[in-house]
Amino acid sequence: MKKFGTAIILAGGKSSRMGFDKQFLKINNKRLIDMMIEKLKKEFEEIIIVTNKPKEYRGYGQKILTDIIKNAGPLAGIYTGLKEAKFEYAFVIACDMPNIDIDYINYMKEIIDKYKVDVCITKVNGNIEPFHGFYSKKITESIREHLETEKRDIKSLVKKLNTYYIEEKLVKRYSPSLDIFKNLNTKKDLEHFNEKLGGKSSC
Ligand SMILES: Nc1nc2c(ncn2[C@@H]2O[C@H](COP(=O)(O)OP(=O)(O)OP(=O)(O)O)[C@@H](O)[C@H]2O)c(=O)[nH]1
Repeated sequence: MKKFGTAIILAGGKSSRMGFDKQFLKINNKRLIDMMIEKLKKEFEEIIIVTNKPKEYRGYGQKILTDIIKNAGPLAGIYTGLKEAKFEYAFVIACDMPNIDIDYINYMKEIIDKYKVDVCITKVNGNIEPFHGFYSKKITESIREHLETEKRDIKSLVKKLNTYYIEEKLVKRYSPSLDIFKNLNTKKDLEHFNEKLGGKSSC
């Protein structure tokens, strides 16, 4: 099957709720981000990691970037990734999301191919899930302008763009418990994740 274009992994956050840098989180002694790369590599032509610790990725075969606009949150990571992406669309995911569902990514990609929108994301309970979505390279400048207005949230940006919102009932066909949007923000999140998988996490 034909591979998708670019996947961007955001790994430049503060991890203040977790208390240690989430991009180095290990599950059963293996870095979660490495497991994500392995999975995404099979499906995407290009993987970009936008990180605040580029030295830690020495020797990686992926494109390793740092934020062009500093201290501006995840949207700035998307900005840098899109700017350097080789392909027209990029799938964006956070470095702390262990449940990647390729079938759902495929479904999103079909929407992109059909409607050629700027952004394709899911709405759950009225809220958007920005770190499991597709973004067009075309919106790079819109992101920069949005960040200049001091507004850094993705929600108000995508409202201004041609955005396709996938409904909750549709994503539930792929991920009934909506696990694909689960990210590990706190030590409690880790505990729950470990209990579920019988795994062991460490930093
Ligand atoms: N490149 C880049 N990624 C970011 C930035 N801020 C957050 N992220 C990433 O965006 C995703 C979601 O971030 P959050 O978990 O909400 O924020 P965080 O700063 O990592 O964690 P908290 O300090 O606990 O809020 C994670 O993958 C982060 O690594 C940033 O300024 N630049």
